[in-house]
Amino acid sequence: MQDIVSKTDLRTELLARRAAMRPEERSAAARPIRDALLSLPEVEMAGTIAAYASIGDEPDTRSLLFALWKRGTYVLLPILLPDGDLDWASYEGPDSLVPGARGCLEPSEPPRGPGAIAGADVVLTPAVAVDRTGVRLGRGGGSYDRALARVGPAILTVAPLYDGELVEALPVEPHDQRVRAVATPSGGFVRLS
Ligand SMILES: Nc1nc2c(c(=O)[nH]1)N(C=O)[C@@H](CNc1ccc(C(=O)N[C@@H](CCC(=O)O)C(=O)O)cc1)CN2
Ligand SMILES: Nc1ncnc2c1ncn2[C@@H]1O[C@H](COP(=O)(O)OP(=O)(O)OP(=O)(O)O)[C@@H](O)[C@H]1O
Repeated sequence: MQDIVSKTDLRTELLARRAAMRPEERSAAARPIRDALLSLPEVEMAGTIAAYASIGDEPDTRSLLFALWKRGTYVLLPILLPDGDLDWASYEGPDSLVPGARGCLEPSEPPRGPGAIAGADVVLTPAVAVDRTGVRLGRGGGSYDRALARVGPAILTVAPLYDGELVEALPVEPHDQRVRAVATPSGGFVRLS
């Protein structure tokens, strides 16, 4: 319970920090994150990438999605299901996104089922923070804990973050699924152990 309480507090604090960033600072983060990811061999070689369309104060992923799509990568995006699990459907360009639950932008293509993430060669996950061992703090719905449990051990899982959101240590619970890397504006791509 101690950990759960402190996760909630941490999430609140980190989201407030994002909200307090200057808009220019937020928008300046998107390009270095995008470029670090686009030049990564795993991303260049990937046939399918599971990603997400950023919302609100999250580091912007829209130009990354567009670049991947233009390059011919098959991009899957999440659809939030009523029980908090994630379904997946293909991204077919910026005009193919529609408003979904909780302020999300979701793909309008036919859903392929929650198991579709297992076919991704690289998975990009939203996160509020990640620690040095890959423990990830998300929105608190457990959606990505469920989704990442379906991803094989050799698959690169990466969370785009702002500087300062790769932290020393986060509280960890048994259901928490780690990510294997992060991408930040100043640090670029950082693989975690
Ligand atoms: N961009 C993005 N897509 C995602 C997630 C995410 O964290 N970010 N999810 C991660 O699991 C899933 C959806 N789950 C979500 C759970 C809560 C909220 C949320 O707290 N929304 C705020 C408003 C959003 C904002 O403007 O910042 C809210 O409802 O108050 C959003 C998505 C799948 N898609
Ligand atoms: N496999 C699962 N099936 C059902 N519920 C789960 C599962 N994994 C985690 N949960 C539930 O999700 C809730 C939120 O967990 P947590 O705070 O770790 O979310 P998070 O990792 O921050 O969020 P997210 O994964 O959506 O980004 C917890 O109450 C947990 O019990």
